[in-house]
Amino acid sequence: MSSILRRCTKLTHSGILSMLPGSNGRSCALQYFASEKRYSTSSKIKVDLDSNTGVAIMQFQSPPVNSLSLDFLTEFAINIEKLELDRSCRGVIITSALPKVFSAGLDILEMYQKSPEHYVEFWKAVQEAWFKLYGSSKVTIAAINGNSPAGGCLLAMCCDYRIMAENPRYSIGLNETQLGIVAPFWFKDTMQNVVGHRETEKGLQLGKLYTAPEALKVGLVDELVPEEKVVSSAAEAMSKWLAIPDHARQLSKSMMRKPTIDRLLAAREADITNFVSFTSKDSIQKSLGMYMEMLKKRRS
Ligand SMILES: CCCCCCC/C=C/C(=O)SCCNC(=O)CCNC(=O)[C@H](O)C(C)(C)COP(=O)(O)OP(=O)(O)OC[C@H]1O[C@@H](n2cnc3c(N)ncnc32)[C@H](O)[C@@H]1OP(=O)(O)O
Repeated sequence: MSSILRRCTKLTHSGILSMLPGSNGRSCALQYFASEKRYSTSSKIKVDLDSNTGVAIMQFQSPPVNSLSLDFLTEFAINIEKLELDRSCRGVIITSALPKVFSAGLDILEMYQKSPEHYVEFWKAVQEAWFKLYGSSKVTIAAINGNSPAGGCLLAMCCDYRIMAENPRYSIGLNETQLGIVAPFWFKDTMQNVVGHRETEKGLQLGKLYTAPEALKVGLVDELVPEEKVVSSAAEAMSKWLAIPDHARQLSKSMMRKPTIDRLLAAREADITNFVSFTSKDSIQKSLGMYMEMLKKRRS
């Protein structure tokens, strides 16, 4: 991955690979693009795989806030699966192409005033995205360049390593209780595996959105770096992870994560039933409606 850095590239918010000042900028850019393979041309997620380094960069580009809609989650799971099956890919960096937001979490509109059949389909897509990312054998690094509440935090927590922009205005956490809803047990398990029991207990009950410095302090993220360096720092971290032989690292990862994955596998259907009955309650629908209203008011 240091070769990525040597190629003097950086990612800007527009999602365009642009040049850092270098002695030979033009040939530098050409070299980079020569080894890049476009994976996805879809509207919501862009994936580029560098065949020299084996590192894919996945950028969320679904305005206004990269919310995790059914379509987004489906596309996400397909992309992760495709990379999983690609032996030339060893690592994935996940980031956002939008300013100020990594992901706003699950798309609330998918859980609001829809049919039970829709809730089933949506929740299956949420589970599937989690299975694919949490169970990925690749090195996964989240380059968190903006706010990352709830489902956004879940995606970041599924990665092996998290680097966040040091901007104290950005926050991350499982804030579900603030919406009057409850994070399912596997969201909780994922957080617990990252920050431990006590912090998860506090974070979940309070629906706490940790500012970037707070997130670093409790270990919810591993590093804070200046915003413009989030992706290049992720590339640097990736080189360390890729220095370890894949088979040994992959078995270690699987050993750590398998019990958590097995837990949801065993309760998959019950979890869907639970989600549908919970979401369909009038009181929950009311809470979600009020929360959406609050978001709109805050904007105006
Ligand atoms: C019911 C059973 C539940 C079982 C468990 C379910 C587990 C749930 C997990 C979740 O992920 S729930 C979603 C939680 N997400 C949030 O609380 C984030 C809410 N959004 C924000 O805080 C902010 O939008 C932001 C991410 C900090 C970005 O702020 P910014 O000022 O840049 O943008 P806004 O003006 O607030 O938003 C723009 C636009 O987008 C809409 N929107 C924001 N978040 C969502 C969302 N998660 N889903 C759908 N839509 C969202 C927001 O309403 C604005 O819409 P318009 O006003 O432009 O129509």
